[in-house]
Amino acid sequence: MSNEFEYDVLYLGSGHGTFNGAIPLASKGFKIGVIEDGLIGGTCPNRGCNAKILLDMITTTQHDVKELQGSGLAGIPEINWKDNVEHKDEVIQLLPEAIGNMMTNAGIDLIYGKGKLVDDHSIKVGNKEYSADKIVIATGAHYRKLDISGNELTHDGTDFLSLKNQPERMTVIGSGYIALEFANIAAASGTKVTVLMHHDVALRKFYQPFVKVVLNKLAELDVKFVTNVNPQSIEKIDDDLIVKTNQGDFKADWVLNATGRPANVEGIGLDEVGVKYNHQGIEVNDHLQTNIPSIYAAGDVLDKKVGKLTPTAIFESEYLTDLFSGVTDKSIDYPAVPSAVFTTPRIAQVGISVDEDETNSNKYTIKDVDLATDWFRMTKNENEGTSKLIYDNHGVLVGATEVSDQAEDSISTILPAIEYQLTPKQIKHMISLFPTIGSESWSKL
Ligand SMILES: Cc1cc2nc3c(=O)[nH]c(=O)nc-3n(C[C@H](O)[C@H](O)[C@H](O)COP(=O)(O)OP(=O)(O)OC[C@H]3O[C@@H](n4cnc5c(N)ncnc54)[C@H](O)[C@@H]3O)c2cc1C
Ligand SMILES: NC(=O)c1ccc[n+]([C@@H]2O[C@H](COP(=O)([O-])OP(=O)(O)OC[C@H]3O[C@@H](n4cnc5c(N)ncnc54)[C@H](O)[C@@H]3O)[C@@H](O)[C@H]2O)c1
Repeated sequence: MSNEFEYDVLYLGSGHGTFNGAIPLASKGFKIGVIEDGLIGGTCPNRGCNAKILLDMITTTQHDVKELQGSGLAGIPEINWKDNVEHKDEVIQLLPEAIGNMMTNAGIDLIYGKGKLVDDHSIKVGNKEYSADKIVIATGAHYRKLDISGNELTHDGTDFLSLKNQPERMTVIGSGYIALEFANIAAASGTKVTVLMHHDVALRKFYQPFVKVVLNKLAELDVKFVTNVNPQSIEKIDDDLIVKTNQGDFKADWVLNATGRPANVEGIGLDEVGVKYNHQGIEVNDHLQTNIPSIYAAGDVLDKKVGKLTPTAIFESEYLTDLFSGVTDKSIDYPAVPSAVFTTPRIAQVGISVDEDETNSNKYTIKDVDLATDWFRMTKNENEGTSKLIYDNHGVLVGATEVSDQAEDSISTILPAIEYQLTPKQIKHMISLFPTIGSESWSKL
């Protein structure tokens, strides 16, 4: 389409922020190049969501079997760490090639190597420069390094997901998504886990009484939580890794640093070309356009208010496809973005939070739902769980949060009611599949 440039659109990075939009754009006849210096598909398939949920599936299956002891099942299966990791590898190792094939079949050129912006329309990879009418930066994020001596003795989430030998004792630094999800997998597998919390709050963005439920369940798996910890250094003495902190020393044979994932803004030529960014990521307008008109950004590398999650990266990538192909010229309009913490039990939430309700108490009404009495959950002996449904003054559902073993599916089911502001009459005018968790969740609205 462009005669002036080699490509219509060049993407830097090949994760969900790229391929979900690049493939349909190429199918429309746009000439696309995708530059990648790691595994095709980026974080989510290879070392994020997909990899994590595979390991988690074994722990949740074991949990379900435990709950059903004496109700038709006898004997608790043991988790074999090595087999679990190998099974995960078998499933996910197919993904880079599969995603790469989807791109090349759509006519996309895959360019392997580390790319760096040269000017408003070009990226250099090795000695070669590629030019494009538009550039999309979708370089994702990386694990934060701790600025303390001995940091090199710690491991990150990617290491955890590929760890072949189960640690006997693991210290986790941080108490966000990755810290708690991985603490859950390790503790369910029999590792003694200590979580060092920076403050006295875990999973800050989630409803704290529900977070307490999760922490208590983790404590039942013998996970120890230590609050207000400042790691000061890490030392190796014989077989012990010792995290020295303001609260004393913590010994383990493996240390997971799960202290966040800053955006990949360094070393990609942003300063040289003058693209604005800050410590949260690349700054864009409501069309995902940077201050340089030909350069856009999508995914985790963005400074954005919505969660840095796979579905938001996909949404942004697909929005850019519509923008570039003239389907829309409107601003990006995010729907309600759900998020879940994949511990046992899960916490999931979407829309207006309970905290927002508490600061605007005359605006919303909260309905508490005790899920322990929900008959469908009794099929799995799930005897704990609560959800909070938040309604506005017109009786329209505007938010929900749930802690339960099936919270992610429950919240997923009710998304349309929130996004499309369904009235109670419209909600009633819906027939769900029965018996399913979806029908149970819908019936509570
Ligand atoms: C352990 C873990 C678990 C997660 N679990 C979930 C979950 O359950 N649900 C969820 O919604 N989200 C989850 N996430 C977040 C999700 O993975 C990300 O939001 C998503 O992958 C972001 O996609 P992206 O395309 O923006 O970035 P990435 O997928 O990170 O892609 C960026 C790509 O750019 C490449 N790159 C970077 N710099 C260059 C360069 N200079 N030249 C060439 N290539 C470059 C990188 O190699 C990478 O492949 C998880 C993340 C992690 C780490
Ligand atoms: N289920 C999911 O959707 C899911 C799962 C994993 C990751 N993710 C994505 O990946 C991102 C990164 O996850 P994460 O768990 O690394 O980040 P996070 O922001 O959720 O948690 C970071 C944790 O590190 C702590 N911390 C920060 N600096 C510290 C320091 N110097 N010392 C000790 N502790 C410190 C914070 O207090 C917090 O508890 C998430 O924000 C999310 O976007 C999503």
